[in-house]
Parts: sequence; structure tokens; C-alpha cells
Amino acid sequence: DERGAEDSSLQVVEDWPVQNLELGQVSGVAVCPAGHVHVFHRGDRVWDSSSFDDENMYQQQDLGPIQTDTVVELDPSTGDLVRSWGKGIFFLPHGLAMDGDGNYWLTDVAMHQVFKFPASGDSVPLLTLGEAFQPGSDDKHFCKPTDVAVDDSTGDFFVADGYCNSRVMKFSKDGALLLQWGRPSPPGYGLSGPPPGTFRIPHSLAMVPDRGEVCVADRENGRVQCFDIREGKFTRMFREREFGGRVFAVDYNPDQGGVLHLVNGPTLVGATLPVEGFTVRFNDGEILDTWRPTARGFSQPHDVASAPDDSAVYVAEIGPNKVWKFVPANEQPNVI
Ligand SMILES: O=C(N[C@@H](O)C(=O)O)c1ccccc1
Repeated sequence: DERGAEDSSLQVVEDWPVQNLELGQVSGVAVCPAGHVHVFHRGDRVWDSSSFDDENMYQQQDLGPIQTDTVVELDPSTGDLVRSWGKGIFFLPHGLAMDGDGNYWLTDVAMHQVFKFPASGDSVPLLTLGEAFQPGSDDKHFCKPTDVAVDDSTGDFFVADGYCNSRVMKFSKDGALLLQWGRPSPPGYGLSGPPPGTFRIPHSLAMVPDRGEVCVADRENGRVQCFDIREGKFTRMFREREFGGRVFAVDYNPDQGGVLHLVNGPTLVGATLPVEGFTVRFNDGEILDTWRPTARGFSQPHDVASAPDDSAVYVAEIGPNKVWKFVPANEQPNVI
């Protein structure tokens, strides 16, 4: 068969998860230190054009929190449900990250808040930032915060804030604001795109621990920007024509000498480039591989995750409301 020993290109694992998990819009995916796959989804809620008014106030607060478990833990090899939690807590799930202790870091765009929950899945948060349902852009408020990334060496964490702010904020492990940077991209710019340090929806974060950087999926600018974690100084950018105009999520994996996994998004206008995943070499931005779940590609991939020493890559997708698993072609489970 065509699976050569050297074929490390990623392929979707068919029938993973084996069971239908009845997920709602799948907004976040993360891999915990134990290698389990954790998924953040919206149950019966959807984010559509009626969800917010033009002051970014959530319009369905009267519905109360989602009444099904919004965090689902899956076995990495079968996709079987291991455990779920999060019933009665969230209104509009968005970002999910896990730290080296297996704690959950989540954002809710309706509540404009960032939460840390314990690995136990207990429903009492260890940390809550932002004022419930109150958007803002000062030190105590977010506006539809999108993601979190944790520096396990210090416990400091970064928040991508967000749809209606254009900044990255750095907090100490106790939630004290240490630093923030970023501003909205100015309208109109040349072929090289808007200046570094400006954003049009910082949508996803990836820690790059071995280089002391944090990378940001600058969604509507169709690029990834990286910054040093001490001063927030711009270090490098990844922006390839093949990405098209939107990059929804980014993940860093130290294997293969250090690679980024990223997913782009459907182009809103004009020529339709494929909606797919990219494996990009961190050192020079070379696209090493592109991958998609079907010939047609994704429809709305929303988050991507992987773990060191594990060749699997997981993608959360809104629309089909699925989580996909990809592995190198030469590691596909042997189907007899
Ligand atoms: O970006 C949007 N949604 C996704 O990213 C998401 O669902 O997280 C969105 C924007 C405007 C209106 C409706 C949805």
C-alpha cells in the first residue's frame, strides 16, 4: 500500500470517536498530561448573529447556564467517554487549555470571563477573572475573551482578549495582571499586512516553552504572531498565502524540531482556498504538511491541540460539531 515508512503526513482516524457523543458546537479541545482529549462544547446553545447586541452584551442570559455537561473527557485511542462535567456553569463556551497539573482554563464569551477549574472537574472554580456578563477593556474586564495559555514553568498565564478587544494579557498564577500588549489593526495596509503587535481577533494561543514565546492566531489577519513571554515583544510571524485570509487556531508541539499546527477558516469572499490544517516548521515557517478530514476539507475548524511525545493532532469543529483525530499515515491503526 502507499503507506511508506517515511510517510509521516497526517491522516484522519476514521470512526474516532467510536460513539456519537451528541456534542453541541465544539469550540475548544486540549490534551491533558495523561494524554486524554478534553473537549469544550456548547450543548444546545449556538453563537449566531442574535447572541449579542451592539454593545457586546449577551442576549440570552435569561436561558440560564447550559444544562448539559460542557466539558467532555475522551480516551485518546477509542474516543470513548471517560468523564464529563460543566453542567449549569457556562453560557457560551469558547477557549479551553489545560496546564501541567491537569487544571482546566476556560473562557466564556457570553460571560466575558476566564476560569480556572481543578483537574477533578469539581464545579467550583479555583480562579475567576472578569465581571460576569460585563464586557470592558480595563484591567478587570474582558470583551469576549477567546483563549488561555499557561506557562507551566512559572504558573503565569496569558489571555487572548478577544473578539471586541485586541490584546494579549499576562497574569501571575494568582491572577494579578503583569503585562498586556496589542491594539486593533489599522484599516488599509500593504502586501505585508498590518503592523506586528496589532490584531483582528486574537483567537487562539499556543505556548512555545522551549523558546520562551507565546504565539497568537491573529484570526482575521490570517496569520500567527509570536511574542516573548517576558516583555511581550514581537518575535516572529507566520503568514503564508496558503493559509488564505483567516487562521482560527494554533498549537505548538516541540517534536519534529518544533512545529506549529494551525487551522485556517472558510474564506468569506472570493476564491475559496481549502479549509485545512497545516503543520509548519517553527524555525523557518516552512509548511511541512497539510491535512483535512475529508476530500472537501473542514467547514469551520475552531481549535487544534496536540501533546509532546504524541503524534496525534486533534481538531474541534463547529458545524458538524465534531472532534477529529489525525495521526501520521504510517501510524494509522491497522485495519485488518
Ligand atoms: O466568530 C463567530 N463565531 C465563532 O468564532 C464561534 O462560534 O466561536 C461569530 C461571529 C459573529 C456572529 C456569530 C458568530
